[in-house]
Amino acid sequence: METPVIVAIDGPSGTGKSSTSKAVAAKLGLSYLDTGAQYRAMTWWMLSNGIDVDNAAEVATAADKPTIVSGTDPSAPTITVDGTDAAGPIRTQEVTAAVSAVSAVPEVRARLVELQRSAAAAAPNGIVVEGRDIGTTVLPDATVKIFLTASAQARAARRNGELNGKEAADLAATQAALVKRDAADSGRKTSPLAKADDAIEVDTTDLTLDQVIECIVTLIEEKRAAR
Ligand SMILES: Nc1ncnc2c1ncn2[C@@H]1O[C@H](COP(=O)(O)OP(=O)(O)O)[C@@H](O)[C@H]1O
Ligand SMILES: Nc1ccn([C@H]2C[C@H](O)[C@@H](COP(=O)(O)OP(=O)(O)O)O2)c(=O)n1
Repeated sequence: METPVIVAIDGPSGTGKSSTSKAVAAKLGLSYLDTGAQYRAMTWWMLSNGIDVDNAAEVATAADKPTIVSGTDPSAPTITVDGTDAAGPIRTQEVTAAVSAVSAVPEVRARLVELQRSAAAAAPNGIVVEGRDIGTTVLPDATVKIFLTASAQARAARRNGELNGKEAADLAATQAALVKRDAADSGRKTSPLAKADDAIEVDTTDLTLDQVIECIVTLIEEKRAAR
């Protein structure tokens, strides 16, 4: 049997990590894990249980309480917290605004990194794992490491495009919020958002989603053929 292929995809918000990772995993018959969804799930639990998310000691003490389970089928990824479907509630503005503070707490990261490594080890054919520190910390021996980038303008426009006119699309405000979260995620002490030395950087600003998918599939196939 072929050795499972482990693909690490990191990068800031709106660079296309989730859409690309899901499509690449589906094309190649691999599992898929959205680690950002796990940090969001932890944050949602903290907010729902009255934890002060700006109090790192309080967050650290609570970090082992919620049971977070991710389903890794790329065509239907799921996330539950204590058995409740959390896919909707983890995407609210409230969670987005609090997630960087919660994910900076080392006890939170230790707990979730353990879940992420178990998911990778359990994937029968291999897995695509997306996040901020997958290539640097979670899976440093990944077969292929990709670091996605895109201009702040392109990323903000993509995020506003998701709102379908439901909320007033203030591009400048969206961009400011993205840049602020990038700075928090890149500036924290414990495994910050960073490109691994051996990651391949792909700037998606002027590429379509299909072009990015094609590029990453080719990179994976080249690595597979070479080993
Ligand atoms: N190369 C691309 N060109 C245009 N839009 C894209 C591209 N990649 C992703 N998108 C869109 O941008 C939005 C954010 O993508 P997503 O995969 O959620 O990014 P991330 O996981 O990095 O935050 C989605 O609406 C997605 O469809
Ligand atoms: N491996 C990871 C993944 C996400 N995080 C944190 C930092 C991010 O701002 C949040 C949310 O991640 P998510 O990928 O859902 O964010 P976006 O889809 O880009 O909005 O989680 C992290 O610290 N480490």
